[in-house]
Amino acid sequence: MLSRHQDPIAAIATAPGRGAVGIVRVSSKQDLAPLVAAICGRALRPREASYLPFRDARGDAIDQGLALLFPAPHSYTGEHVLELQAHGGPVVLQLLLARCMEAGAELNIRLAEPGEFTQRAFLNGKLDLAQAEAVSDLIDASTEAAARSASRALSGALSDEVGVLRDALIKLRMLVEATLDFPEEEIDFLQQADALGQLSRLSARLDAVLDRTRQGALLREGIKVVLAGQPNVGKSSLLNALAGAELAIVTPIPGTTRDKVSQTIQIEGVPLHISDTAGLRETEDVVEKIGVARSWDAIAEADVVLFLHDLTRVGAADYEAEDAQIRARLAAVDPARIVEVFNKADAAGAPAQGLALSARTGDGLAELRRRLLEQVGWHATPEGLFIARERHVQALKRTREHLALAHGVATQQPPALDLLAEELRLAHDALGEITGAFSADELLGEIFSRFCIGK
Ligand SMILES: Nc1nc2c(c(=O)[nH]1)N(C=O)[C@@H](CNc1ccc(C(=O)N[C@@H](CCC(=O)O)C(=O)O)cc1)CN2
Ligand SMILES: Nc1nc2c(ncn2[C@@H]2O[C@H](COP(=O)(O)OP(=O)(O)OP(=O)(O)O)[C@@H](O)[C@H]2O)c(=O)[nH]1
Ligand SMILES: [Mg+2]
Repeated sequence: MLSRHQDPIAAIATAPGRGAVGIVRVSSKQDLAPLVAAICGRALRPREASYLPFRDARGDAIDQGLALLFPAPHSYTGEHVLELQAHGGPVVLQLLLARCMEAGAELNIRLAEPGEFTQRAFLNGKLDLAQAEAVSDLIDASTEAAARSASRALSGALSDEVGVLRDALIKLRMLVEATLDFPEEEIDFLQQADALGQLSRLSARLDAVLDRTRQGALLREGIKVVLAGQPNVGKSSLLNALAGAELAIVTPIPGTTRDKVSQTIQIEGVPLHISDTAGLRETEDVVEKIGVARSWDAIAEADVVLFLHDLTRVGAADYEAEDAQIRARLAAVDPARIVEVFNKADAAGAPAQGLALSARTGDGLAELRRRLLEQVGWHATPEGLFIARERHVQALKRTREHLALAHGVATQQPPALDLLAEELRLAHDALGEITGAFSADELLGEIFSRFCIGK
């Protein structure tokens, strides 16, 4: 398995299809000079673009392009890297790739797996794991705010924050380990260095990083919002109003929507995955029944459920009875995830409580957007934010749990130093998962396999 990471690899680095320019690249621990000589007909000056024909085995030009050689370790992967920048036709690039494999037959070049160039950069210490993930997040970014914060994470913003925490933790661990080695002085040692104070400050700092990381994860993953409520309350109209497009069919007939209609919009750069669902009611209609069942599935998975009401019918006995039934079933959903919204404010008075709006006129939509962000705890301005993943949030939470346990141990008299040392070690391990200092092989495989080929 390890030896796979020693193989020279090659891939088309640019997106499939036609393009002005396309790049084939090779990364290898072994010298690429013979390969360069065969394809380019001469040696290349390091890190300098040379315009020349790329030749096949018979000496015929496949294309004229720019060749770039990055001798190890000064390359993206930290290995020797050769780039052939050709015209961006799929056939040209396939020919060039095949030519690289052929000319490098001695080296045993193989095709790179998705993410493998970036994985090499990680393995060779060019990027840590959080930065490598940011490469993929940058490529996948769907909003400008997400792209900018991915770029910040790629520059090491998250890694730096984690590094500060790690250094403080190491200092504390050294203190405790030293105390363990000199048991007769134990209490003094910890007290003199204010171990408890250090631990508290570390926890406070961790909480701040955790908060920023949560914001970063929101920016990357977005929020699942489901529009739910009785038929005809205006769910589809609200989806259309939020999306600014006629996506879902709107009619005065209750039971219009059956299939779930989803759309991703953004608010302040945060992606919102909004789903409009079938109106919730008891029905004999076979198709609508399936739609309603799917509505409940969507509700169960949502980060936020917008429970929509029709202000023109609020107070009517039959309408309230239906809402009561829905409410009873929504009791299974965490109340913190439910936002009650009163629609058709243009046609009726304001409700006693809750958020009033009109999908028809757009009144109240700005307030709804604000509430949605507030609901999921978004309070950041995207400036200064770094992109992050749920994986990072979980690792920080585990770090925090071990710090809390350590704090509990440290306040006992006398403190059980070996337990304290162990909790600090576990906290350190959990923190290390973020930058990949302590990451299991499976996790690494999982992370890099989600890249595109050639990255
Ligand atoms: N043509 C091309 N464009 C590209 C890339 C590439 O590989 N090729 N990249 C990648 O996919 C990104 C840039 N990333 C890179 C990162 C490091 C190095 C590099 O040569 N690093 C050396 C030298 C650094 C220096 O001169 O300061 C090093 O780290 O030692 C090159 C590209 C985006 N644009
Ligand atoms: N006056 C007024 N009418 C609205 C408003 N929003 C929706 N309507 C009307 O209410 C009716 C139902 O709207 P829809 O958006 O189809 O309602 P729905 O909740 O998706 O209904 P189902 O798909 O049947 O569950 C339509 O005639 C809309 O024009 C509003 O804000 N004000
Ligand atoms: Mg509808």
